[in-house]
Formats: sequence, structure tokens, C-alpha cells
Amino acid sequence: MDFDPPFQQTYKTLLPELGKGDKAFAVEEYELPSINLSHLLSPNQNEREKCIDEIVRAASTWGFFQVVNHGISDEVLKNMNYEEKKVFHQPFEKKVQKNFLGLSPDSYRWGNPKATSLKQLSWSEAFHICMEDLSGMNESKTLRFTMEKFAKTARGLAKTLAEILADNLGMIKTGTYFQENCPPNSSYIRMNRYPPCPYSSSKLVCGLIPHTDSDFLSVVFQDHVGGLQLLKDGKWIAVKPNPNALVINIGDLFQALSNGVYKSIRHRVIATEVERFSVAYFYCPSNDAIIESCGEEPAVYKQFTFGEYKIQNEKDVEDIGDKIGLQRFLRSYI
Ligand SMILES: O=C(O)CCC(=O)C(=O)O
Ligand SMILES: [Fe+2]
Repeated sequence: MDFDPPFQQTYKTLLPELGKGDKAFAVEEYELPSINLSHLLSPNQNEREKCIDEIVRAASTWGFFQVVNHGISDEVLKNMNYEEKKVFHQPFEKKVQKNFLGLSPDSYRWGNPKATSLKQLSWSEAFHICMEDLSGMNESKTLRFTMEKFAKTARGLAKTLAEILADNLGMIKTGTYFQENCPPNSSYIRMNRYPPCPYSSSKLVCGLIPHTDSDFLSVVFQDHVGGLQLLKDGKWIAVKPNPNALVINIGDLFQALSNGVYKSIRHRVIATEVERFSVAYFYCPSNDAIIESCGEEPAVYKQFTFGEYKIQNEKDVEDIGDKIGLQRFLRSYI
């Protein structure tokens, strides 16, 4: 397809390695804890408290959960999926152009042209867009408006969940912290496309290599195809797709803020034989926001700003090919 990035060509020295050595381990499929958010609005206090408890428990144990009755309408999600398909199905030569759709030059990303081993190889393309950039996207007004609608509702959902989680930590400034530190323009949307991969049967090719998200929390809308996996108790498990639910995962900043109570879990996407789409909303603060562990226990992490965290991650990726992430900000890190 002229819209697919040149994966075969780029990875031609690595792909023959697939037949040799490594074998994929069987991965069990699990249904993530599913939380019905309509209970948060229930007149029954017990029901509200039970729902809050489920959110807190899922964030502390799984770091991942799914929500239903989340407030983002089917229409917004359907339009998002439609617009996403439309933009990815533009010719590759257009997508790589510096000013495609009026976005910042590094918004469009594909694969990992620098991969030197199968483990680093990724079979996907993405538009990673800062909300600040949306106002300049005048070439495609329908995509812009659809993303604005999705972001507005995803932000409301992210803020509600973040406030519940912070409140549970006894954070004194919960009421104002997210309001003050997470203005709408500081978050990101990432549209992901996983093209069909002819080597998917090996189960060794990643659509997206293992990572944690560098935000407070992420709201992910995935289609019915599946492929998302997370690391639980040292084992990879596959997330069963549920088209009625959104996936929520805790990011590094909440792990730091909560002094390790909430878990930012490593996850990956395995390449599949059919095309797959997802959209993630990354709930982020502004660059100068201070992330400081709260609670009564001694802080495990040093205090840092989100700007410092991003710069350090970019530097680590440049130097060693991966982010070291929160580990680097442990007080005990030398
Ligand atoms: O495609 C997915 O299901 C997950 C995407 C993801 O982890 C990300 O964009 O950070
Ligand atoms: Fe992610």
C-alpha cells in the first residue's frame, strides 16, 4: 500500500533473524477490571463509595483498568475512528512531509529506523500531537474538530479519575492541583495505526515496544482487533478488547505523585495480521509543574518538574535507545 511506511525495506537485515533462536511465550488473555462510572453519579452513597474503591484498587494493583459509561459518546468515538483511518490512509510521502496538516515537524512517527535488534523493532505509525498544535491544523478541519471534541471529553474523564485517586492519597490540594497544573493545552493525543504485519505469526514482532507512559494517566480507545499486552507480576498478559469500554492506565507522574502507591505498568502492542487503530489521550501537566511525592511515608522519588522529566527521557532515548524513566528520579538512584 502506498500509505504503509517502508518497514520491510528498513528492517531487511533484522527480519531474517525471526526464524532463528527466540521463541514467543504463550500469553494468556485477561479481561481487565471493568468499572461502571455511572455509579459515581448515583444518589446512593454506598454505590458511589464502592465505585471509588474499585478505581483506587485497580490503580494500585493493576495500574490498568477499563471503564464503561464513561461519558464519551459513541458518536465522538466513531468519528474519531473514521478520521483516524482517513488521515493514516494518506500516502506515506505526504505524511512524512514536515508541515503535514500544519503540525509540528516531529508529530508523525513510524517504526524505529534505528533498530539494531528484533526487540527494538516496531511495526506501527503514529501522530503524536500536543493539544497546543490543534489550533494550527487548518488543512483538515474535520480531523481538528473531531480531535477537539474527543480531547475535551477525555480531559473531563481524566480529571475526574485523577481527582478521585489524589483525594484517596489525602492530597491536601486535590481540589486545585489538576485544575492549576493541567491546562487543556498541555496534554497530548496520539493516534496509532498498526499496519498488517506479515511476520505476526511469530508473535515476536511488536507494534509498539514495551514502555510506560510519561503522564498522569492515559485514556485509550482501541478497536476490536486486540494486541495490547501488559506486564503483570513479571508475565505478559493480553488485554481482551471491549469496544464499549475505554482503557485507563496510570502513568509515571501518578506513580511519583503517589509515592509508588499507583502503578505505571509496562505495556506493549503485538503486531497483528490485520490493521489495528487506537487513540490515546495523555493527561499531562504544563512543563513547569512540580511533581512531588505526597503522603506520610518518606518520599521515594526526588522532586522534579515535568519539563525536566521529558528532557531527561529524550536524552536517555538518544544515548541508550530507551527511557530510564522514574527509576532515574529515585532518591536512591546513583
Ligand atoms: O494501541 C494501544 O492499545 C496502546 C497504545 C499505547 O500504549 C500508547 O500510545 O502509548
Ligand atoms: Fe502507552
